[in-house]
Amino acid sequence: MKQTARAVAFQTLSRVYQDGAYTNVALQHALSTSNLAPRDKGLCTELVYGTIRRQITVDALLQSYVKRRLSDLDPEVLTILRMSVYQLAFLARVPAYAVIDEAVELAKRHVRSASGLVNGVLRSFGRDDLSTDEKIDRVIGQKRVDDATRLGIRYGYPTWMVKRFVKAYGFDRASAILQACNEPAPLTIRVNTLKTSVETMTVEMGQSGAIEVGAGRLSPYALTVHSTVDVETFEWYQQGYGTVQDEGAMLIAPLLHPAPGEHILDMCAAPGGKTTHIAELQEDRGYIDAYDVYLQKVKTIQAAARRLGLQSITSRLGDGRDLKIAGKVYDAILVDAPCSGLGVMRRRPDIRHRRTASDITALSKLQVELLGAACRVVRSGGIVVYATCTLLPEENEQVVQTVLNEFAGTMTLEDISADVPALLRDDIQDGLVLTPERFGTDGFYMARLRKK
Ligand SMILES: C[S@@+](CC[C@H](N)C(=O)[O-])C[C@H]1O[C@@H](n2cnc3c(N)ncnc32)[C@H](O)[C@@H]1O
Repeated sequence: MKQTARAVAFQTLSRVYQDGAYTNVALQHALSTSNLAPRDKGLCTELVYGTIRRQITVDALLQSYVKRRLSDLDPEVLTILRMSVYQLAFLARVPAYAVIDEAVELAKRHVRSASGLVNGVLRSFGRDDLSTDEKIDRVIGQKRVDDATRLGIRYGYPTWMVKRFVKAYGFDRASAILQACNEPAPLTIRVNTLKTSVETMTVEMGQSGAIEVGAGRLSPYALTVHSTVDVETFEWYQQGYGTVQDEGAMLIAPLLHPAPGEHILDMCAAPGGKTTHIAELQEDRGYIDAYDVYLQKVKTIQAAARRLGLQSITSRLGDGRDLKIAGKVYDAILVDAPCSGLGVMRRRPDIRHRRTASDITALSKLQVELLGAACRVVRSGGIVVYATCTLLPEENEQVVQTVLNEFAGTMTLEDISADVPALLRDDIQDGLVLTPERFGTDGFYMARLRKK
């Protein structure tokens, strides 16, 4: 049977909704085993990510065209409807007849008895002349709900999460951040300055014509890729000339001021994005112990170091809270802590459905323990950088404050304004919070502590 982008998207979404698979993993598997043309792979990715990203909005819209509760529908029918309403509502370039015809075909193939329902619902959705915004306004207007729930329905987030963002940033900024988390994320490369330079890479890529790049806005190591390509298939990538990394993440390793000869501990290191950056900044002439608590993940650090040709990284298995490092003295430690990931929802849209409020509490406890352990083992005068890819103060400023209280008189919070581009200085307050609506980066928090 000929594969289509929609059929592969349907299979992928079914794995996510019915088997609990991670969206990015399920999609990567589906695409790599499909025979879709590159253009169709793009459409399939858009359908899967978009449906997951907009699920809360789509469900609210869909419910007004379906008499039964959505949870009472056959799961495969619900998946077909969600995917199709997403396209009708949010993908203006896709013709409605193509969406409806293929949805009916999918229904016939998977739940024959429901093809009439699918056809009827989608046709009434398509016949409704209102714009998507007007439809959303109508649905929201019919519900007696608070402002956070309205915002959640409009942009596709659970109410508890919206409330946390509103509490942290105020309504307008929270709204801007949540909208930005629905935008596609740019592809950026951190250039391996031990092998080449940003300037050389820019010129060479321009000459090759295969890939269009531009300089980054925030990091001197960044190249923004403007073409739709899989950079990992390029020879220069396989030979270690660069690493795919969000530009915001490139600001973290430099906060350690890594210098050749220093002993550095990267406590939560896999897959090694920041470990390898530290090694590059040390010209590969330092001593980096890169730990992770999962063996499989430790291997990803080794693979990254190997590809980039870095010798100074030793990857190790261990729980950062309890490292067997008696006698070791570290000049600097990076705690890039496990977190809720609410700053990377552009790349991992299912995070909004998977995370719960109680995860935040459990994670902040773990983060305090990890940061506390780092403060214990760093040398006097040494640096501890704490970073996350999330945006809630409970996992960021409050973790740092708790640890500063615990180590009162020993650890101090440093001003990092001299370490970040002038553009970002206004975003510093008890550390730097980078939010996606400001400069198009993922969301990050970073702070530097120093031991007296
Ligand atoms: C945010 S990720 C690190 C990303 C990495 N620094 C990079 O830039 O590529 C957090 C990592 O912490 C690891 N981790 C979770 N709990 C840990 C613990 N108790 N000790 C050490 N690592 C832990 C996770 O497996 C995960 O790989």
